[in-house]
Amino acid sequence: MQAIDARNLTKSFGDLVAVDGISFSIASGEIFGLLGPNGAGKTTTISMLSTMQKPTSGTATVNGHDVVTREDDVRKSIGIVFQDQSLDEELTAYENMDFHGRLYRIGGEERRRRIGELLALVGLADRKDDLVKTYSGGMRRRLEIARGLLHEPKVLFLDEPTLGLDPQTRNHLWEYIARLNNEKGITIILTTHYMEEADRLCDRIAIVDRGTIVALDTAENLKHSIGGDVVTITSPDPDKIADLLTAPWVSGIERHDGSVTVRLQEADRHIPGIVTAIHQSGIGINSLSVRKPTLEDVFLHYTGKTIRDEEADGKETIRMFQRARRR
Ligand SMILES: Nc1ncnc2c1ncn2[C@@H]1O[C@H](COP(=O)(O)OP(=O)(O)OP(=O)(O)O)[C@@H](O)[C@H]1O
Repeated sequence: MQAIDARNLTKSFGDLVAVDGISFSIASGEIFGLLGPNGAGKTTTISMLSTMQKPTSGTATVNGHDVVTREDDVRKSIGIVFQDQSLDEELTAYENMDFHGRLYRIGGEERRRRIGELLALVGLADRKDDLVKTYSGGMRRRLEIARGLLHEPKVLFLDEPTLGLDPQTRNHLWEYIARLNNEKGITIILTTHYMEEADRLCDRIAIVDRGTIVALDTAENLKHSIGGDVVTITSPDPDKIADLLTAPWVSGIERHDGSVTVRLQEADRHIPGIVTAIHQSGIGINSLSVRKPTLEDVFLHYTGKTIRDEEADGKETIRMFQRARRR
């Protein structure tokens, strides 16, 4: 069964089309990533799927329930961890979980059992009686994920689950997310700016830009789709180099400020010829590197832009500032 099926899902805010007729399906048990820069429409997409916002047009079902006409059924079958933290800092982890369990009317014995199991799953069992205000960022995020699973949802939405966490904590959290997908078979749909996160965690990735899905496949296939190796040449005159490389084995060329990126099959075979041709034309080369394509290259290929991790970190700084002002 499909866990999620979206057809021409669209959301406009006045003149701005935040999500522009996107369609995709997610199979039960998949980890599915929406990867894109700030403002691409990722959060709006999962807000519609999780019934927090109504689509302007189009349809979607989650666990077989329509997100507009069967809102309550959708809500009962999903867990949500959105970007803004919603834990009570003055309560312990256990108390936060317990409060949430009562809201969902989960009976006493069962509630205690689930809380124990989930806190163990996210590695917080031994800190369950500590106040949340003593927790690190990574621990809070793990607690939020555990809380989102308390009512045993089939689908879990994670909006930027590792935003602003340091690389080590991020790695740790990926392990927990992968584990709960493995052990509990939960379908996970997450949004991210982080290429590595999408690459490491997701079975399939939808690359989102300006409200549309520009590419959707496994990380492997996406990288393969742009063809061969990536050769980056930095030079005082990258435009001239790009004009020079017209051979049929060049599958793509992108010009950037100060460099040119060339995609080609079997780079090892062609590089000597490329270097000779550039030298014979009297063009200087500052550096030349060869590597396999990354998701960054895929994104650049489909959108003409780069996503940088700093974008995400910059956003987290703004959020922290906003949170501090609210207190
Ligand atoms: N409630 C709203 N009212 C008006 N515009 C909105 C609203 N919510 C989102 N937008 C706009 O819709 C576009 C998509 O926003 P969205 O938050 O979905 O993007 P995103 O890919 O999740 O980016 P981010 O990671 O920054 O949240 C942006 O231009 C944003 O400013």
